[in-house]
Amino acid sequence: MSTESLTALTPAPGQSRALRSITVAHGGLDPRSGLLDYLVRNDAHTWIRHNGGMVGYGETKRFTVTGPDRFTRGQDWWRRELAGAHVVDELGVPGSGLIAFGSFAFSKTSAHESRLIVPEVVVGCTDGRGWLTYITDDPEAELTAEAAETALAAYLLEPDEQYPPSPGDRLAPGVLSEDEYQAVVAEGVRHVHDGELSKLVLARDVVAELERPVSTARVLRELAVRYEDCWTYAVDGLIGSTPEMLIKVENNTAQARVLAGTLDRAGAPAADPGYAERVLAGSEKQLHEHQIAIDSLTGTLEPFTSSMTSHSEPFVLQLPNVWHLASDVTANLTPDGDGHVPTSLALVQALHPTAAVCGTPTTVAGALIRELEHLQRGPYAGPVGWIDAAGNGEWGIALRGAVVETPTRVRLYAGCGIVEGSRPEAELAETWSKFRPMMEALGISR
Ligand SMILES: C=C(O[C@@H]1C=C(C(=O)O)C=C[C@H]1O)C(=O)O
Repeated sequence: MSTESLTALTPAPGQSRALRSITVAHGGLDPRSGLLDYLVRNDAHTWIRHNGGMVGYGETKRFTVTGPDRFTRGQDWWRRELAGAHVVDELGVPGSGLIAFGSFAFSKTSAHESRLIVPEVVVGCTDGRGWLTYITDDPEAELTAEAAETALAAYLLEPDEQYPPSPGDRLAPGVLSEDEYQAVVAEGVRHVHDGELSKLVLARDVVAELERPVSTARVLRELAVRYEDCWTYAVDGLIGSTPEMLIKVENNTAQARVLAGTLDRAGAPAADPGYAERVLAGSEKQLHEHQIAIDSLTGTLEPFTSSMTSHSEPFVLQLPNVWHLASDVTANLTPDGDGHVPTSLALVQALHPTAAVCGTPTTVAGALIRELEHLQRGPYAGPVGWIDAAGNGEWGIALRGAVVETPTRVRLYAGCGIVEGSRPEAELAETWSKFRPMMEALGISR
């Protein structure tokens, strides 16, 4: 079974030159460090989990878009690019062949440009096996293993200097002060209490001001090593390590990891192994918040599926900074009359924004976020990931991350689900626990 035919459209008149690619096996990946050795350039596109995934260099093509139909238009562009493409793929694994890395704005009203970027070179690692893709739109370029290795070598020969944190690096307040954020949360709680909605996610930002240019590659390595159960991402200055999988499509299967319910590990009693289980899984408030998130995801995914499984009870996901209540959902996608299942981007279009990052009902929560938050979320809490020519892909939710605004200014984002009974000071503290992965990777403290 294949994903929805992405090659059904013919190239638009006047369209730029056709994409051509070759994917070959690539030796030399250290089994212990995997792709981490390839994080040497600050502009690398990155998708890493458990040392596997992909690191992309350079840019062969780019598509940018804003507005409510940004996912559909992104997918249409990708379809057109694939229409005239010539692909040699010896691997045939998800992510090999032609691929675009992407990052999408959280909001349909955002001026921030969503983007799909086709890199020139991708080093991949799937189940411990290394591979290499070279993508060009040069009609004359040779599609050989040597050409791919030469293109890769050119990037690796120019690594960026990586600086350790400087003593003068500091964390400055973002758009809202801590007091203002707590006032906003209190306002959100009032709206929930009044019955307008059952859950609202409110976020805030802080700004890392650095003495020397941010060493993105070093930061990503730190994140990938410490947060190996998370998906460490970098697309065009959006960096982070997310624990939440919006949707992953592999052939006819879709998977998601839904989180809601958070407990800070800092200050947790060391000699109490049942603490997280008791506080999170034993809390009506946390279970309620989690159930809202699960219902929203499964309800939206259902029309695309023939069957769906998830555990009846959430599990406690332990990360270095926090514990979360988590649920994994696996679904079999229903093929259309032609035997094609929806692409990963088609499912993103249906699923985003989930209750985990927006609220319930979505439209009420979205309007309140715009009214109360005072923050331009940009790509924060939007989908980040990749799509291949078959429509397979992984789209995480861009959480626990930051935007590199200038070489020395990095904006960090974190938010919390507000429900009836949420306390502003507890939510403020929770944002600090969610900033911690990026703060530690940057080597910056409060
Ligand atoms: C909004 C964020 O996280 C989300 C909110 C959570 C919560 O409120 O418990 C937990 C995980 C995420 O779904 C964030 O990290 O910025």
